[in-house]
Amino acid sequence: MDIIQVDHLYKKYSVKQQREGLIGGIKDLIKPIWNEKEAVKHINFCVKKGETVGYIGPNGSGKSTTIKMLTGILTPSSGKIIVNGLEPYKERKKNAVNIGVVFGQRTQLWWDLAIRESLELFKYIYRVPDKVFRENRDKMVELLKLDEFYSTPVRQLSLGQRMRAEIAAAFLHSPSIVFLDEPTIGLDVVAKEQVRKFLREINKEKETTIILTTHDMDDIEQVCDRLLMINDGVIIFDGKMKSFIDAYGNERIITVQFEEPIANIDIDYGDVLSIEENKVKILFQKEKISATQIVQNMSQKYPVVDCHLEEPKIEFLIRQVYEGRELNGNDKIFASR
Ligand SMILES: Nc1ncnc2c1ncn2[C@@H]1O[C@H](COP(=O)(O)OP(=O)(O)OP(=O)(O)O)[C@@H](O)[C@H]1O
Repeated sequence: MDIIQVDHLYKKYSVKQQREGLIGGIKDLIKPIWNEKEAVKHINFCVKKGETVGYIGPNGSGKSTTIKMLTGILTPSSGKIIVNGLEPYKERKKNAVNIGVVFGQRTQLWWDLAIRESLELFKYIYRVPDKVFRENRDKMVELLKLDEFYSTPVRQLSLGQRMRAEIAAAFLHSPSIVFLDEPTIGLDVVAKEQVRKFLREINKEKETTIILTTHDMDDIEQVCDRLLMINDGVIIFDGKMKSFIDAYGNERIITVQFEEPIANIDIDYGDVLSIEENKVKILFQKEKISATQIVQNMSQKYPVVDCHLEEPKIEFLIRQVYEGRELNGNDKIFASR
């Protein structure tokens, strides 16, 4: 069952042009010039109940705009969204009952209240039945390890503690979908792990649909089964996380270090990613050539002193796709569903 349907979704903003100088400023007041900025350009996708979707893209690509439309904060310029059978921007309050939201940069907790009181208030706002509240609260306290600061006012919490409390608040009313925008930003490794583990567990146990926007690729790799990639307002990849990794599974990166600095190198068996003094980094397909052959080949031209072989990290692969690189003969998974 599709819990989210996005159909030809389009959003443009009107942006006031700023003229230069004092006279320009006065003209802006009297007769402003408006320009249009297309943020999301006719995108389509569906999400099934219980899916964990990583919604990623470079800065300014349209992620937050999409999430704001899905949560009902913004109205699309055209196209349609159905979330849990509702059009979020038309039925914002009803939609809010079914969803949870975490915006990493903003708090939805009350600054002077302890987490205990904030959660009680959420119980009241969302009309969470006593039994459900007790069950959910106890689970959050346990999984997110809230007990050590459960009675502390929010303003006295560290960023990692506050973020765990934000997440507890978002999941408290058993929403069917939770949108998380940069939930691990600024957290240390331990806090990040706690958040990721919690998301995995709650998804498994309650089948909560998770839409996760982040620039941290470890979040995506550890939490999400599906990857939805947007660039310049257009979906450029929609598929299983596994298909994405498999499409690149044959690739390796070798760094070869020479005795002397080299200026340039010409090869036809891979892509030169960088040359830094005496080190060259090459991306190659291991089916076509082995690392040993590359080193042998290079050492015929320049004395080699060291080499290092690695698998490309997902972050690297994603950046390559942003930069317009095609998937290895597997471009069908570029098509949006
Ligand atoms: N309120 C607004 N008025 C005008 N333009 C906007 C507004 N909000 C966003 N934009 C523009 O729309 C485009 C998409 O922005 P959006 O915030 O959706 O990107 P994003 O992918 O979430 O970026 P980031 O990763 O930096 O948060 C950008 O070019 C941005 O400048």
